[in-house]
Amino acid sequence: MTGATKAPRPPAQQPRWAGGVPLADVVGELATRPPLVSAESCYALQRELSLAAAGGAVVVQAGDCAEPFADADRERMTPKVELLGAIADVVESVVGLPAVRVGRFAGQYAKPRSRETERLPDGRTLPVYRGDAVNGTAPTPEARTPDPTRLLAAYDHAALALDALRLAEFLPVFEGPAPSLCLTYASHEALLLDYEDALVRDDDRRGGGYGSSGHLLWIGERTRQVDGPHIAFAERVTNPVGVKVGPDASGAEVGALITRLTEGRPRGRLSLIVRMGPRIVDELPRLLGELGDLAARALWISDPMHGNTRRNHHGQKTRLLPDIEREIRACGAALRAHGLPLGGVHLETTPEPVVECVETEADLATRLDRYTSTCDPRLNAEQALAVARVAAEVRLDRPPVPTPESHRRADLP
Ligand SMILES: O=C[C@H](O)[C@H](O)COP(=O)(O)O
Ligand SMILES: C=C(OP(=O)(O)O)C(=O)O
Ligand SMILES: [Mn+2]
Repeated sequence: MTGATKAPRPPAQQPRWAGGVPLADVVGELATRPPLVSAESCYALQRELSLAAAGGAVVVQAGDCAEPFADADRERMTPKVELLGAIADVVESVVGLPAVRVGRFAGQYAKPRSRETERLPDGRTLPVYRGDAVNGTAPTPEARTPDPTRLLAAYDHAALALDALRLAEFLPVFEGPAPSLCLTYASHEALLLDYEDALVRDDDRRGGGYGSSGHLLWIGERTRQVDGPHIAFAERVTNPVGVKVGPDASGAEVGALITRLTEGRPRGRLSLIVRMGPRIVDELPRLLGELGDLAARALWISDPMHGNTRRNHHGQKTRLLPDIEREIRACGAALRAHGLPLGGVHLETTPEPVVECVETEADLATRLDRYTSTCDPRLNAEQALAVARVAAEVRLDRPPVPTPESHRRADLP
């Protein structure tokens, strides 16, 4: 039969919720809650991103892979914001342009995963950890069961984290005039659509609705299907949005994303966050060539983390600093060849003195014992500042320095 309507694609990466309280009750409760961030502050970020898209600022987005609920207090949030600020300061001082400061925090509580289950060393198989908004990290069937009441806890913890930052005056005030550059904004992956949809609120300034769970919301590599509900969500809201772009993204797909997400919107509305790994050398020039002039409608940001994850000899997820640096350089070179600047950098970082990412191939033999991430390996402060310096040099179009050591040494704040 011709003309049959295509069934809408079901959302990818959603938990199989269980537990005593029905999801619908939780969603109903979330719908009554006040917005976590104001439309005005999302608009303030949009203006900063418009400046970045026009070449007048550089985006710095950084924070945990999986943010723990337990971090939602002032004591733990302040060092995260300070590290983001230190990364931004490096970029500003090297590039000579303001940095747009966007944290992966105050809501980065949900994780897409490669597998549904995890096999433990003792042979048991459990549902995989999907972020504190879904289940717990403890290796028990109870903790790993996706519990919809965690969505309410996610809201509460995001509110606490935002409050902690607001008290420290890092974020725009909730109401009032749009502030100028050098404030800090909150971002997370808009993965759990029941949560995100329930928090859409009226945008009185621009009409329509905005996602009130964070200032910038991004769609991940595993959920960015052009005809999928995550992209439909991103299209619907007035916030600035991001979309991750992996090495298999086709020009047709990304072109359709750009058109859908930028039509009638201000410059800087869409950040394409490139995370291609070693294949970037071939695939980003290919993609930009396929996109042609359309590419200039997005802000292009390098995420040198997610295409470069590997396991060390002990099975721990890690990343090598030289791989990360190489990806930023390759990203900058491909963009430059297409007449576009590197618009910013997207990193997984922590102010904690961990070692989760390493310097050399030889380090893959070592078991990492200063490792607290519950998902992906993060850069510690020293590593993050060194990577920021590389991104800044790339933005300035500086050639690689000959001795890697000399640019890995960055002063701590
Ligand atoms: O950012 C997160 C991870 O890259 C993503 O959750 C996939 O991780 P996994 O392959 O361990 O599931
Ligand atoms: C899951 C993530 O990234 P990606 O969607 O690019 O794999 C992430 O940013 O933590
Ligand atoms: Mn991650």
